[in-house]
Amino acid sequence: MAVNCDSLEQVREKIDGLDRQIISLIAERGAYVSQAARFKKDSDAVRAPQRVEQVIAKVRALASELGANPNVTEEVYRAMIAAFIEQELAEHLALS
Ligand SMILES: C=C(O[C@@H]1C=C(C(=O)O)C=C[C@H]1O)C(=O)O
Repeated sequence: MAVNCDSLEQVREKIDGLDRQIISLIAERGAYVSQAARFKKDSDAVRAPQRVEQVIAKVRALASELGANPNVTEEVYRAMIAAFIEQELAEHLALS
Protein backbone atom coordinates (compact mmCIF):
# COMPACT_ATOMS: atom_id res chain seq x y z
CA MET A 1 0.00 0.00 0.00
CA ALA A 2 1.36 3.44 -0.95
CA VAL A 3 2.24 5.90 1.83
CA ASN A 4 1.29 9.58 1.66
CA CYS A 5 4.49 11.48 0.74
CA ASP A 6 5.55 14.94 1.95
CA SER A 7 7.80 15.85 -1.01
CA LEU A 8 8.63 15.05 -4.64
CA GLU A 9 11.98 13.72 -3.40
CA GLN A 10 10.18 11.20 -1.19
CA VAL A 11 7.86 10.21 -4.08
CA ARG A 12 10.91 9.56 -6.28
CA GLU A 13 12.68 7.58 -3.56
CA LYS A 14 9.60 5.37 -3.30
CA ILE A 15 9.46 4.95 -7.09
CA ASP A 16 13.20 4.14 -7.25
CA GLY A 17 12.79 1.48 -4.56
CA LEU A 18 9.84 -0.07 -6.36
CA ASP A 19 11.73 -0.04 -9.69
CA ARG A 20 14.45 -2.17 -8.08
CA GLN A 21 11.86 -4.72 -6.93
CA ILE A 22 10.05 -4.68 -10.29
CA ILE A 23 13.30 -5.26 -12.22
CA SER A 24 14.24 -8.13 -9.94
CA LEU A 25 10.86 -9.72 -10.71
CA ILE A 26 11.28 -9.03 -14.45
CA ALA A 27 14.62 -10.87 -14.30
CA GLU A 28 13.00 -13.87 -12.58
CA ARG A 29 10.00 -13.86 -14.97
CA GLY A 30 12.37 -13.62 -17.94
CA ALA A 31 14.35 -16.65 -16.75
CA TYR A 32 11.14 -18.71 -16.77
CA VAL A 33 10.15 -17.37 -20.20
CA SER A 34 13.56 -18.51 -21.51
CA GLN A 35 13.01 -21.97 -20.04
CA ALA A 36 9.64 -22.21 -21.84
CA ALA A 37 11.52 -22.32 -25.18
CA ARG A 38 12.83 -25.80 -24.31
CA PHE A 39 9.30 -27.20 -24.30
CA LYS A 40 8.08 -25.76 -27.62
CA LYS A 41 8.38 -27.21 -31.09
CA ASP A 42 8.20 -24.09 -33.29
CA SER A 43 7.89 -20.30 -33.35
CA ASP A 44 4.05 -20.43 -33.35
CA ALA A 45 4.25 -22.35 -30.09
CA VAL A 46 6.69 -19.74 -28.74
CA ARG A 47 4.22 -16.93 -29.54
CA ALA A 48 1.26 -18.84 -27.98
CA PRO A 49 -1.33 -16.09 -28.58
CA GLN A 50 -4.07 -17.91 -26.64
CA ARG A 51 -1.85 -18.01 -23.56
CA VAL A 52 -1.09 -14.29 -23.99
CA GLU A 53 -4.83 -13.52 -23.86
CA GLN A 54 -5.21 -15.74 -20.77
CA VAL A 55 -2.41 -13.81 -19.04
CA ILE A 56 -3.99 -10.47 -20.02
CA ALA A 57 -7.41 -11.51 -18.65
CA LYS A 58 -5.75 -12.74 -15.44
CA VAL A 59 -3.68 -9.58 -14.86
CA ARG A 60 -6.67 -7.29 -15.58
CA ALA A 61 -8.64 -9.16 -12.90
CA LEU A 62 -5.67 -9.01 -10.51
CA ALA A 63 -5.32 -5.28 -11.17
CA SER A 64 -8.94 -4.70 -10.19
CA GLU A 65 -8.50 -6.82 -7.06
CA LEU A 66 -5.27 -5.10 -5.98
CA GLY A 67 -6.14 -1.47 -6.78
CA ALA A 68 -4.11 -1.04 -9.98
CA ASN A 69 -5.49 0.53 -13.17
CA PRO A 70 -6.56 -2.42 -15.42
CA ASN A 71 -5.90 -0.50 -18.66
CA VAL A 72 -2.40 0.57 -17.58
CA THR A 73 -1.73 -2.98 -16.39
CA GLU A 74 -2.83 -4.45 -19.73
CA GLU A 75 -0.65 -2.01 -21.71
CA VAL A 76 2.39 -2.73 -19.56
CA TYR A 77 1.85 -6.49 -19.85
CA ARG A 78 1.30 -6.44 -23.61
CA ALA A 79 4.56 -4.51 -24.08
CA MET A 80 6.43 -6.76 -21.65
CA ILE A 81 5.13 -10.00 -23.19
CA ALA A 82 5.96 -8.79 -26.73
CA ALA A 83 9.56 -8.21 -25.60
CA PHE A 84 9.68 -11.58 -23.82
CA ILE A 85 8.41 -13.33 -26.97
CA GLU A 86 11.41 -11.86 -28.85
CA GLN A 87 13.70 -13.12 -26.08
CA GLU A 88 12.09 -16.58 -26.20
CA LEU A 89 12.28 -16.71 -30.02
CA ALA A 90 16.04 -16.06 -29.77
CA GLU A 91 16.37 -18.80 -27.12
CA HIS A 92 14.37 -21.20 -29.29
CA LEU A 93 16.56 -20.47 -32.32
CA ALA A 94 19.72 -21.02 -30.27
CA LEU A 95 18.42 -24.44 -29.15
CA SER A 96 17.68 -25.70 -32.69
C1 LIG B 1 6.25 -18.06 -21.50
C2 LIG B 1 5.49 -18.40 -22.55
O1 LIG B 1 5.77 -17.94 -23.83
C3 LIG B 1 5.38 -16.66 -24.30
C4 LIG B 1 5.45 -15.62 -23.27
C5 LIG B 1 4.38 -15.38 -22.45
C6 LIG B 1 4.52 -14.49 -21.25
O2 LIG B 1 5.50 -13.73 -21.18
O3 LIG B 1 3.65 -14.56 -20.36
C7 LIG B 1 3.13 -15.97 -22.71
C8 LIG B 1 2.93 -16.70 -23.84
C9 LIG B 1 3.97 -16.80 -24.89
O4 LIG B 1 3.76 -15.75 -25.81
C10 LIG B 1 4.37 -19.36 -22.43
O5 LIG B 1 3.94 -19.91 -23.45
O6 LIG B 1 3.88 -19.57 -21.31
